[in-house]
Amino acid sequence: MTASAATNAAARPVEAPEVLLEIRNLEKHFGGVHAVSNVSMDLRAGIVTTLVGPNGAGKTTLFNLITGHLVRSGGSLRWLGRDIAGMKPYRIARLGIARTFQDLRLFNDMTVEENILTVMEPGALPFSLSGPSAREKRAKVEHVMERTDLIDKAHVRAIDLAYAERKFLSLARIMAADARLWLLDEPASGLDPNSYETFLRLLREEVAAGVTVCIIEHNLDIVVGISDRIAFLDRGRLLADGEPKSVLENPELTAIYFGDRA
Ligand SMILES: Nc1ncnc2c1ncn2[C@@H]1O[C@H](COP(=O)(O)OP(=O)(O)OP(=O)(O)O)[C@@H](O)[C@H]1O
Repeated sequence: MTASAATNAAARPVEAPEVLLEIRNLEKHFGGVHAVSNVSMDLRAGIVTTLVGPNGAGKTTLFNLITGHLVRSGGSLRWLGRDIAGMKPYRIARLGIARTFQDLRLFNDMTVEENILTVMEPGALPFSLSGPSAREKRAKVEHVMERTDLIDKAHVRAIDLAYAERKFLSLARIMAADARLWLLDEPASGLDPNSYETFLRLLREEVAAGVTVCIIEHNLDIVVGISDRIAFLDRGRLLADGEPKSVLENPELTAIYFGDRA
């Protein structure tokens, strides 16, 4: 590189990553309760955003609006520039937005392998590793089981797994879905330290490979460990959206978080 090219490169402003999901003036009312109130924010490629806020702040409702499990009362949701408000959850999932639930929602009587296959061939019964694309499917299921340390449990039913293994199975399912945006509801809660380290490593590798993540999390130690950015919600309103340090060190927000508001 010439000296002038180097100077030009240094002078060029750093471009913000691409906006995957654009949320504007989003509203959800349940009768008189404004569960989500005039929320506007962007989820950008490769960024880990954590939704933080006290109980009832609207975090789960926001996830449900993004995934189409709830219909908005107002505002807009655009995925890669396309309006997705009002779309059915399965269509939104096919566009590349996948989600885990706090209660995991696994198929308890299916094996690990079968649970992963269900996201790869939605609606197809029985779930099987046969058929024309069998080799590819098998390779992908095995890859995902290896990444989540579940390869030795391939034929174990979900209900017979330990708690941390069930959490990793919910991640394995999201990985197999090839989604670009992962919405994770308390993915690390209840994990022992070793499992937590495995989870963090997996998350960082996936983000480095291009996945974008939005997490609901209550444990502030976990929030600090995983967030690039924090969105702080309270009573449906977005009170802050920025660098973890600036949000977590804001005394007004911490007072709200710890139920100590004036
Ligand atoms: N289906 C519903 N019907 C009526 N009210 C609801 C419904 N879902 C949520 N709410 C209300 O909306 C508000 C936001 O709830 P939400 O579950 O989104 O909060 P949250 O931040 O996820 O809370 P938590 O951290 O306790 O899970 C609360 O007042 C809640 O009672």
